[in-house]
Amino acid sequence: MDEQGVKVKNPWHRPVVIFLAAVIIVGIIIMVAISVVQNKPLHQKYKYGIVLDAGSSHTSVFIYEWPAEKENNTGMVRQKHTCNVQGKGISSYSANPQGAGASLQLCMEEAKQKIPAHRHPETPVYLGATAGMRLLRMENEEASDKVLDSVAHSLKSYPFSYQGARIISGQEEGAFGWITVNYLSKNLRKPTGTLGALDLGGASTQITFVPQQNIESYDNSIDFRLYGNDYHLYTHSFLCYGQDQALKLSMGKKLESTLKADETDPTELRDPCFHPGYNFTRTVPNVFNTPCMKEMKLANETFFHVGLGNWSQCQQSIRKVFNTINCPYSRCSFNGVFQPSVYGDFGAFSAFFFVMDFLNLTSDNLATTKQKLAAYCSTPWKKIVENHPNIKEKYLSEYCFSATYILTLLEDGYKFTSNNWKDIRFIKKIGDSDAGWTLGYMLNLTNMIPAEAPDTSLMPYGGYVTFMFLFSLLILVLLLLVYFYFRRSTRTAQKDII
Ligand SMILES: O=P(O)(O)OP(=O)(O)OP(=O)(O)OC[C@H]1O[C@@H](n2cnc3c(O)ncnc32)[C@H](O)[C@@H]1O
Ligand SMILES: [Ca+2]
Repeated sequence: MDEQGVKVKNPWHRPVVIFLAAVIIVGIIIMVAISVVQNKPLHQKYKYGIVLDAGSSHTSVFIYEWPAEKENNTGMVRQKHTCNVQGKGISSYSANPQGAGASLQLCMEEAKQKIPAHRHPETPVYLGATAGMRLLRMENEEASDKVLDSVAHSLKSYPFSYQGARIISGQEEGAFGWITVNYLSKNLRKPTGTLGALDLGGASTQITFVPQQNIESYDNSIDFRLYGNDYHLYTHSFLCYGQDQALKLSMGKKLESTLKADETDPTELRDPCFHPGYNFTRTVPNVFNTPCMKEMKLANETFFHVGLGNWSQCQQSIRKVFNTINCPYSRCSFNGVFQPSVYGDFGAFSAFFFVMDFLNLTSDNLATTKQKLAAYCSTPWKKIVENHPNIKEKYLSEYCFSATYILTLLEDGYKFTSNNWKDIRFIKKIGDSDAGWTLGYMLNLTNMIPAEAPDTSLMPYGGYVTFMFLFSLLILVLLLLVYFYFRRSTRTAQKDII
């Protein structure tokens, strides 16, 4: 047959092949475009921030890190490192302010090591001081200014971007604690409820939550707009009701009542909140060296602090530090402070966690918690020390008092009941990060929580993977189809030739 007479059809010229080829090319372009948008940038760059929590009992340095491109997304900031400053809190340096700044050196040197050097100049560093410094300012403003100057001077000597050292207010402390726990729990962009925050420090305690009732006092109300949602928060900080100050208040009241009963100076303070067999010599000024109480002058400078180990008597004595008589609102917690009914789940951190975790009381109901605590408080001091040789004696001796104080504060003070006791979660960390006010403080000061919801990536990661997989499968099928079609056409053409 004459070859010229046969028209060999080029299969690439068939409309169906052209169509399939076009689909494949468009598909590849879409896949490349999506992976570029989804994975931008390919190399994660991290940014850092440092917050110093200058608490009444001690100072901690927190280093946070977050991917530079995703700083406005909830839950992206995580705690990279913490360092506990040696010694007591900065308010204890009132007689030696230089010591306050010097105390930060080791932890700040550590921060220099932990953060890549090229990021140092852009890394903000903030210091927030809480109740210990609020009390010092009340007692001696000049001394508190000197301590703040000293820590500011010290922080400025590091290569970071110094952003200030100040005493934060109780409202800020409560509100930023709430932001931290809800940011870390990724509650802020979801329609689900939020987590209330309970913080028990050494010198103050905070309660913050979204209430169902109206907030009757202006001072206790805070409004936020975060990621496009409005939050109307109740918050209160009780100065002098952290566990160290509450112990002083309670001992001061007992010394007063012993004095009244005996009409002679007490040489012995019989305390139901300490274990039987506990006997410690204390000085009177050591109890009254706080602006939280009126000073009581006693002829004796020292007294014996003797333990009785009686939980119910201990609770009776602690109730005396809460004034529940006067309430100028429809309802109060204590000391005439307005509080709506507690509502929703709560995260209870700092000393709430340290104490309840040590005593294994984080997951019992209220009745069992009381029973276990009563048994613990009546355990002889000698046995307690034998059982826990590695725990600091100061902490060990005070767990019975502290846990009884926690129960009384939560039940009589904040009005939790046996029904909603299970809504309190005693927590230290959420993920890698500590619960506390510092993260919320930094997020706020760096504007990392926008008022309106930021743009998100094109689709969630799971959706992206599924999409790419199915699309690749489709393209493979189309390629096979083209291949077989091409082969069949060629064979037909060859047969035609033969
Ligand atoms: O918030 P403020 O009131 O300024 O105080 P703070 O920030 O220094 O308070 P913390 O939460 O660090 O600690 C609260 C209390 O818990 C105590 N504490 C810390 N670690 C503890 C542990 O392991 N066991 C028992 N108590 C602990 C500490 O001495 C304080 O009295
Ligand atoms: Ca604190």
